[in-house]
Amino acid sequence: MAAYDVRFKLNTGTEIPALGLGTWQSAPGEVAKAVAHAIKVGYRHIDTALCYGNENEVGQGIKEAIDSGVVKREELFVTTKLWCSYHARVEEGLETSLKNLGLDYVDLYLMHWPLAMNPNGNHPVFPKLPDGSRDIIYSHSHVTTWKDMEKLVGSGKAKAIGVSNYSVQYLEELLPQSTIIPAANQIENHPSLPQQEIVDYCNAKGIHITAYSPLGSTGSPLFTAEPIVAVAKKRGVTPATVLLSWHIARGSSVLAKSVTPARIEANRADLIHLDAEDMATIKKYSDGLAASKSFQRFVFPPFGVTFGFPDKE
Ligand SMILES: NC(=O)C1=CN([C@@H]2O[C@H](COP(=O)(O)OP(=O)(O)OC[C@H]3O[C@@H](n4cnc5c(N)ncnc54)[C@H](OP(=O)(O)O)[C@@H]3O)[C@@H](O)[C@H]2O)C=CC1
Ligand SMILES: O=C[C@H](O)[C@@H](O)[C@@H](O)[C@H](O)C(=O)O
Repeated sequence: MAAYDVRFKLNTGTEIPALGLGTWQSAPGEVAKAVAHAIKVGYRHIDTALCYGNENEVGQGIKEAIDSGVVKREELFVTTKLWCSYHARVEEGLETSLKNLGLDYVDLYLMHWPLAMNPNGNHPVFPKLPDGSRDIIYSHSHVTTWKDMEKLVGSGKAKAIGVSNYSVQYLEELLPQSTIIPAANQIENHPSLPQQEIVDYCNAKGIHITAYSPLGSTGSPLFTAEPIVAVAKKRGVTPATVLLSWHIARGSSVLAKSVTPARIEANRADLIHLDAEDMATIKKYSDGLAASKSFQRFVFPPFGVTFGFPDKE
């Protein structure tokens, strides 16, 4: 099977396509085109979030692809996320996203970060206190939010629910109190931040891992890491291909953001099956970073909370 055709089974029984199109920071005027193009060239998995402010355009791209006959809705896997200022009004969060997207349901609805922000603050998405810090409601537990998310599943409007940015510590708080085990945990993941402890924990619990910022996010800084370049040379592919293919070899799905048609195409078409030797080369690199405590985390918003991430303790 071609690497771009790989799918992974979720604990709901549904399959998630290994490669998804990321849309964070995809600019207005660009993202609808990127989504439509991605679907046209074979992507079946699209990732967005309420806080990206682009669900509307993502929905337009999906509609364009469906209207042109390229794909049927049921062939797509669409993920969106509950934003922090909606933790105390989960159903409203989902309804808002569905309306923005122009969809009747999403395939996966994730709690974006395990932290509630003030729904009545000075901004609907990024409320802040007078001192400039984020307006967080510490008394609202992520477990309460999850219990409200569990209620969504029966509605059919979220086919599966999951979490994002969860550490082992937070999952250990959540799982004993859950009725539904999260279908997925979407986390930052790449050879410079392998998060092996959370990947192993989720694998053991039947929670699928989806990797975000696989290229190191904006400007793709991971392309120059020497072992990635070495594997790329050996396999005759680009560093981007190695970084994306690494997740598929680990059993994780991976989100690659691009608004550039040629990159959208290559990120899918060039995917390969990395072999044991390739994986060992990359593991050696990750192990070296672990030993020198020099993991690189590119996405760490200023919540003022470590989320139990070992590299931030
Ligand atoms: N749950 C969460 O908290 C988070 C979720 N995410 C999700 O994961 C997705 C991916 O992560 P993201 O942080 O966006 O970053 P990525 O690691 O996907 O990197 C995106 C950057 O790489 C560039 N790029 C893409 N493909 C190539 C290529 N083949 N060659 C050279 N450059 C390339 C893009 O440029 P260009 O677009 O100009 O082509 C963009 O600058 C997000 O878009 C979002 O959907 C991301 C962060 C946090
Ligand atoms: O999904 C991507 C990221 O998590 C992003 O949503 C956050 O970093 C957000 O911009 C924030 O500032 O909290």
